Amino acid sequence: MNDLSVRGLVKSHGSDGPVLRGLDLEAGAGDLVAVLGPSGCGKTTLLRVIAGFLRADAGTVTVGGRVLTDPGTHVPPERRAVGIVAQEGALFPHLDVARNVAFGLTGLSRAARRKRVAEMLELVGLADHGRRMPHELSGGQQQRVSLARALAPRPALVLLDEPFNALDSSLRTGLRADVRAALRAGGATALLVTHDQQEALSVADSVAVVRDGRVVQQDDPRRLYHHPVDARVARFVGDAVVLPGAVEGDAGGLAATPLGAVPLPRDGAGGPTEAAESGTPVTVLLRPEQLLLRPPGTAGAVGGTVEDVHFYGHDAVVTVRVAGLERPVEVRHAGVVEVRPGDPTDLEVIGPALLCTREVAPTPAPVPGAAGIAGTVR
Ligand SMILES: Nc1ncnc2c1ncn2[C@@H]1O[C@H](COP(=O)(O)OP(=O)(O)OP(=O)(O)O)[C@@H](O)[C@H]1O
Repeated sequence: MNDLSVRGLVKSHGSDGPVLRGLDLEAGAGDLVAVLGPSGCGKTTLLRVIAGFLRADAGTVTVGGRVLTDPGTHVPPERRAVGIVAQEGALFPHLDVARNVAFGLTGLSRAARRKRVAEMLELVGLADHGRRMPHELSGGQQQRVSLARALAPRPALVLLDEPFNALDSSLRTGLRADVRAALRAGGATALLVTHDQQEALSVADSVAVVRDGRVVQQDDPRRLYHHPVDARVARFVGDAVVLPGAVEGDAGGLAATPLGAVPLPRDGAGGPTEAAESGTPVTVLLRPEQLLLRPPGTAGAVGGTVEDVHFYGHDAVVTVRVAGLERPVEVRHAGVVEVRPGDPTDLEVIGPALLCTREVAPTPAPVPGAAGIAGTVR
């Protein structure tokens, strides 16, 4: 079983402070785990330590129970059984596709090597491209070949470093799904580094959010989106509506907000509020899709005025001004939008708050040039 376990990893570059500061991460055998974090947070450093190109200052890396890195061990990269797919494929330009894929296949007969190359090219949908040279392939095809090359020697672990970065967005979506399918079929455990939250949420079995050299939350995509551990994670993995509120009632299950009473998360992520006295000021976070437009006068909804409508085809974002909120709130509306700027509308909150914190959030500054999204933090 090729499960990956990273424990307490520390790594500095030169005399600067550590980039990785006690990072823990787990990937079950055969899982695809996305490592998500902003630029410069240490994602590539993590991959390079796991691949063995960098020595850790402290911590352990094990794959399938085999120690690759610990205080007394540094298995060299070529003996780690780790496959790598780099940002731009990094194919050998002077070798054709079949030879690129065959590159790491040592110790096999010629016939066995040819068979494995054919299997891998079939797996990535390029069965008849073996004789092409890398420069004769599109960017997406080059990434497929790179994946085939990484999977060919049956690695225990595949590391993918922002492999879709250089591709345009329509190609990325299709390729992501294909890469995920190929990884599943290949059975390897995989780590995918990305700073694209949609990519992480859509392809991974679990997502590890890296901040300040540590994993601050690792969860399956739905749990991460709906139960982030704190407001920064909430905002990093999606849009959030931020509302001022006050705990309502002594049981602490509701917060009074300008959008009405919002049920609060009870435990774990979101923070228990049972101990908070009625009236305690809090900040409540919701996802924009928890707000629904309702006809004026709807029972249980609050009234507002449409400020702007941004149409995106598959949905529209409607900004609504509500009494008691300094800035309009953003509502993501699927289907036909019938309201126009200036129309009265009601708003209803669906489901419990994503998070409730006792910090009173500063009102976010308006983003220059971004029409009408104030009150919502991206
Ligand atoms: N070889 C190096 N020598 C010195 N500093 C380095 C080296 N490699 C990376 N760093 C620094 O370590 C920090 C983390 O870099 P890293 O490339 O791991 O981040 P990242 O999360 O992968 O970023 P990006 O998403 O932009 O690729 C950065 O501040 C970077 O400048």
